[in-house]
Amino acid sequence: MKERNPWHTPLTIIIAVIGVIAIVALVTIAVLQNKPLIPKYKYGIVLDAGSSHTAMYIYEWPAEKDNNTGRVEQTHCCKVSGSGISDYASDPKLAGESLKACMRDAERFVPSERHEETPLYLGATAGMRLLNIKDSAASDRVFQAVSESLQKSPFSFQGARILSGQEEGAFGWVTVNYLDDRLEQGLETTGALDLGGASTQISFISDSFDGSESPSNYVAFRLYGNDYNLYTHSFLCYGKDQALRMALAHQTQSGPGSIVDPCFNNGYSAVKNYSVLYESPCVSGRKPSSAPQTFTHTGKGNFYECQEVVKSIFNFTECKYSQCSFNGIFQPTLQGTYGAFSAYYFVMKFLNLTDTSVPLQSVKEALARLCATPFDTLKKQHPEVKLKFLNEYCFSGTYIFTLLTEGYNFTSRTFSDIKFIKKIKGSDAGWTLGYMLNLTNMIPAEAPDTPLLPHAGYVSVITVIALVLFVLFILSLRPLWPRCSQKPQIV
Ligand SMILES: Nc1ccn([C@@H]2O[C@H](COP(=O)(O)OP(=O)(O)OP(=O)(O)O)[C@@H](O)[C@H]2O)c(=O)n1
Ligand SMILES: [Ca+2]
Repeated sequence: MKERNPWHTPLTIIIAVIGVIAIVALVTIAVLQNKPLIPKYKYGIVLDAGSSHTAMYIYEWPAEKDNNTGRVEQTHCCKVSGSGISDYASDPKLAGESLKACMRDAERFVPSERHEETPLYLGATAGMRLLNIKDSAASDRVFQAVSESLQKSPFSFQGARILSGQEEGAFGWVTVNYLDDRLEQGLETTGALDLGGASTQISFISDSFDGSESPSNYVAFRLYGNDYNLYTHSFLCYGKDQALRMALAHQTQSGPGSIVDPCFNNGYSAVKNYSVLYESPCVSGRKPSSAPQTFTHTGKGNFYECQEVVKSIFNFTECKYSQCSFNGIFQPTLQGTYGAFSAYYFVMKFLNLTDTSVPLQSVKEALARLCATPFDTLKKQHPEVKLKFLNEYCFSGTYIFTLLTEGYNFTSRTFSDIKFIKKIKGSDAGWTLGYMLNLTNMIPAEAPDTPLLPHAGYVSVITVIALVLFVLFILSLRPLWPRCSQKPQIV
């Protein structure tokens, strides 16, 4: 007689089927309930209206994760053609017009269902600060024109304004440390060095600095539950274009008519206009009274002499604090590593010196070689580089070298703590990301609550518990189990 399987009773089969269905349902619900939703992004747009040009950055982040760090990324960048908005003082409408092509670009990159809710900011830096000093009515007209143009875009325009030097420095620091995931994790932070066309910023945390010695250089943050006492300073006129003006202005003092400039390569020659040179507030008041209309600017290419010219635009002696960088500005002791971006990067990239830990001596030697190269040879060596930039690399390199060493007091030991960078994880280093994170409250003061378990761990635990419950349930039904049929006895 065939032995009957004791499990093949209708009751146990029903229990097993219900149990399996229950487990499948439980796990499915757990997975669906907790799995990250299909990526749906939100967007923010920032226009960086710099002194030399305007750039538009589009940022995106997962819609349901507004409050997490390292989540906002730059998805697109558009360089506005033409010059910075401060150069449109005499025809402000053109400043507004100039932004249109990039705004159309933004309409393509941000999905249309998100247009209306996407915040759009314009922040202007040192070019507009200078225009505001020179002619505040003209600066207002430029803002009026760009605002009218941006209001016509489908995005949620949040206004156009000048950032203070302090904001520019602090937001650059936030950007660098946010992208490096240093803020949420409470890691040691990186300082930020930004060199623009019209101003330059230095921002870092120094344990010796609590703001008391120089409150105007102090910015306090509480981010993800950590307190930061940031030192920051912006030197107006010490961006590389205005620094060049100051160096030229210094050299015209010795006698108008012509300048033989050690900061330009031998063979370089150009006729320049005095009134154009002196139109900036950085040099106004220094124009020689007997100056002719134009002067001839020729190069003689000598790094060491150039350094002397560059030094003349700094005041290294005046200091009413315990220690200063230059021009009587307090600076605490340098500390930690630094990310140097914008023109620092462009110039060091040209010199092939963006690798980490380049000894200061090698930078000096590279500059001495660059400045001593005849201009014709330099052009042949770099046919791909725009003349506008190529002309100035000897000056720019010498300026950067002097600013970092004599200005900020980097030594041959601490110089290797500087990394020359353009991007971090695909997003440009600069103040724009920090500015947007701040205005959208994307960085919380306190650390966000984190789930007890990661998603995969959560699903596994639920599954195991469900299985255990099921087995226990089956065991608890033991009394209902059919008795084992006795082996037929052969009598
Ligand atoms: N490939 C490039 C691009 C730009 N520059 C120069 O780098 C300087 C700084 O550029 P940027 O950081 O874009 O300055 P802005 O933001 O325009 O100026 P600011 O921040 O002072 O307002 C300018 O002199 C620009 O001509 C350069 O040498 N090489
Ligand atoms: Ca800038």
